[in-house]
Amino acid sequence: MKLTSLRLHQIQLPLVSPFTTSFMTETEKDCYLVEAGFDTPNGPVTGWGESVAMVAPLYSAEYMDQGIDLTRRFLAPLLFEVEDLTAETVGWHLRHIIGNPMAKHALEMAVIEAQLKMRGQSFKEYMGGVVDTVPSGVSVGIQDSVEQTVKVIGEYLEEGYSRIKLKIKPGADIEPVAAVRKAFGDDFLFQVDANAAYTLVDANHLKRLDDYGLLLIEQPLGEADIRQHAELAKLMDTPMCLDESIVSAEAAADAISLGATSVINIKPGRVGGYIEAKKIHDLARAHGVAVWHGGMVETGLGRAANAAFATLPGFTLPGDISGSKRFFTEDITEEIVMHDGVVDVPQGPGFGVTIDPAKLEKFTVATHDLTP
Ligand SMILES: CSCC[C@@H](NC(=O)CCC(=O)O)C(=O)O
Ligand SMILES: [Mg+2]
Repeated sequence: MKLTSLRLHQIQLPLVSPFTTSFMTETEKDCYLVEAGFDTPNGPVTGWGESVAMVAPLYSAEYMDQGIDLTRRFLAPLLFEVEDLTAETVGWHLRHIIGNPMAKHALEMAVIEAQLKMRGQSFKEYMGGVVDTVPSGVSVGIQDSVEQTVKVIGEYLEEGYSRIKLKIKPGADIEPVAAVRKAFGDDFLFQVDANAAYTLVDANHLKRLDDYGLLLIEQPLGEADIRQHAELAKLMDTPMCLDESIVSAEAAADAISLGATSVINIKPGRVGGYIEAKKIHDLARAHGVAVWHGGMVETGLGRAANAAFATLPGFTLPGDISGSKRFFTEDITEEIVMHDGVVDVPQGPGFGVTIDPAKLEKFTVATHDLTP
C-alpha cells in the first residue's frame, strides 16, 4: 500500500465523571486520531488509528502534543517514503526513531486497518482471535471517601462487570479494599492498580493486601523497577502484574525471567503497536504467564480494536475493556456496549466501527494535515 494522505484529528471528549489515579485526575479525554489514506491494488482505502498518549507525561514519557509534533516532523515523512507499506513493517520503517511507542502505535493502527479493509478482513480474524465476546472489566478511580468507593463499585457490580479494578495510592489502599471486600464478599474478581506509587520500602504495608484475595496487584513500583518487583513478588501472595514496565517484548522477557511478573497487562500503545503486543502475548503464553488487555480510556475506535485483540487465546483474565458509557456520554464511534459482563467484538473489515463525521467535528479541537 502507498500512503497518500495523513491527518491527525485532535479531539476532546468530556468524561462522565472524574477519573483519579495515583498520578492525576482526568475530567476530559484528550487524544488524537490518525486518518491515513492509501492507494492499494484494490483501490483507495482509509485506515484510522488512535494515540493513547495523555495530555501530560505522567503515565509514561509521552504526551499528546509531543506525539503530534513527532509524527509531523519525523514519523510521517518516513512512512510517506515507503513504496509498499504493510502493517507488519511499520515498526521496522520507524525503528530509527527512538522510543515514542504510543505515537508509533497510532500510525501502525491506521496501517493495520487500511490493510484489513483492502483485504475485507476483520482485526480478530487477522490476529487469530478465537472468541466473539470478551469479558469486560472496569477500572475504578480513587474516590473521595471509602463510602464513595463502596457505592461506585456496588453500582458497577450491579451493572454486571466481570471484574473490578480499583486504583490505589499510599493512604488510599488497605482501607478501601477492606471495605469493598466487607461490603460485597470474596466471590467477585477484584484487583488493584497502583500506577507505580510505591517503593520497596512499602513492602510490608503492601503485603497487608494479601488478606483480601485479590486477583493481582498491578505495577506497585516504578517502571524501571523490574528487580524490585521480583523482590516484592517473593514477599507477597497476591500475584504481581506489570503494566508500565512492559514496554517491549524484551522487557516482558526480562520481567518473566526475573520473576517480576506472573500476570501481564497488555497495552498496544505502551509497546509500539499490536504487532509487538502479539509477540508479548505469545511469549507470555509460552511461559504460562496470564495476560489481560489494559486500557487507556480509549474512544470507541481503540476500544473496538482492543476488544478484537483480546480474543486471542492467551487473554484469560477480564481486561479494562468497559462499555463506552463508563467514560463517555457521547463517543466518536458506535457505542461499545457491556452486557452480561462481556463486550461483543465488532465484526466486519478493519476494526468494525465507523468514525461518525458529525461527532468527530463536534469534538475536534484541531486538525493537523501532514500530507506532503
Ligand atoms: C488515565 S489512567 C490510564 C492508565 C490506566 N488505565 C486504566 O486504569 C484503565 C482505563 C480504561 O478502562 O480504559 C492503567 O494504568 O492501567
Ligand atoms: Mg495500570
